[in-house]
Amino acid sequence: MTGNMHRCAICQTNRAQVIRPKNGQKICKNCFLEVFELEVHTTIVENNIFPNRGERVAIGASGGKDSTVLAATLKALNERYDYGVEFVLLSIDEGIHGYRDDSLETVKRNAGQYGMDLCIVGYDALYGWTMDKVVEKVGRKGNCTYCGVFRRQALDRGAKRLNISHILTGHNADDIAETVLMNLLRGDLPRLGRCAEIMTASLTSPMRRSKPLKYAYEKEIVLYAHYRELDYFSTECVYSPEAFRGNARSLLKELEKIRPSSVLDIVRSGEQLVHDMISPGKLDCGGPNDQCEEGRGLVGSQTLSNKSTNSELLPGAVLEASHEVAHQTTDGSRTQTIGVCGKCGYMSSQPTCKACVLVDSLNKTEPPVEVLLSGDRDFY
Ligand SMILES: Nc1ncnc2c1ncn2[C@@H]1O[C@H](COP(=O)(O)OP(=O)(O)OP(=O)(O)O)[C@@H](O)[C@H]1O
Repeated sequence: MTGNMHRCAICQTNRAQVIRPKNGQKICKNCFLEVFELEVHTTIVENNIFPNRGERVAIGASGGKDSTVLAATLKALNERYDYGVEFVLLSIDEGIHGYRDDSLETVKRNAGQYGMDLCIVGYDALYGWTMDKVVEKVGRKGNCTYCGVFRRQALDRGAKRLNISHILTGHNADDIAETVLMNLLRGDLPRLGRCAEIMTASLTSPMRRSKPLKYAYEKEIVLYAHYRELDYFSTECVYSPEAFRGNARSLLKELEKIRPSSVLDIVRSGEQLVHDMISPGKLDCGGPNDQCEEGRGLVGSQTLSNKSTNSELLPGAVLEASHEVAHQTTDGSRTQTIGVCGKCGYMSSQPTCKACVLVDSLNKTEPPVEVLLSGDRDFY
């Protein structure tokens, strides 16, 4: 052991306290905090996340570690580098007793701590259903799909109410690597493409969505929150997470143990795969209910094929409605038309939006039937 073995690799002065998973660098607490923030700033600048000064931008705030670190970091960076934007916390109350009600209390405190306005939008008011009631009705299997579809639209609607067209979420490198793996394992390249993107736009949503923590390791986010003594809520959702995501997560954790850089390597692989795939006609969107509009924002014109990759317990109407989206063109490819949902009036590529189809099924007395649909909570 040499004399400076435990010195910080950056300042060469303080004792090293942190080993960075991305490169094995040993650094001190102060340098860690500095470099963590600087890397988020670099992500923001390189991807031009805030192109318009004076804009109001929503932070999807769940009270959890990721979105709390996102809000804290953005507040610091906005002051330090003068992005000239105003952040508003936007929280969705899914109506999960013993989980979201408690985490919303944290978000309320965060609003005061960061001097940001807070808007809370509830599933109950929007859809007439809380997740507690949904789970009572459909059980635990597939409930994440309802929650994902509802949350995505709820965030859009909340932002619209605030006259905001850009939503930031706290998805981190582990979340994205997990999703890349999951989509890779189920052969879903269009979703793989979308999940690896830092910014997405969609034909069925007027919102831009960005993930400024895309390159931040979950471990470092937790450490940042700890060192900064951030006030966040750390309980997992009381309803079981998607089983397949759990498998992808375990696989990622195993890989990370062997090679800590795996997390970012997988994120980069996802990006590279998409980059290589992007040429007109090359990226085939999945079939029934593929959230293809997300992909279209990515690659412009795409074709729709009818393959589907994931099975969830959902109403048949979802499947039927999705078929109406695609119109055959002369070259055999399919195109999408965008209108508004006949029920709620929100933008939709189908006569009835996914959220309304799900609400309709919940309001009916018969239980949902099994159909093919890729249930995803990834894209809110
Ligand atoms: N109820 C909610 N209200 C507002 N935004 C949300 C909500 N749930 C999730 N999000 C947004 O989506 C991101 C990813 O959510 P996910 O469910 O994967 O939670 P997570 O990885 O535990 O993040 P967090 O630690 O912020 O809860 C969050 O960081 C947040 O920006």
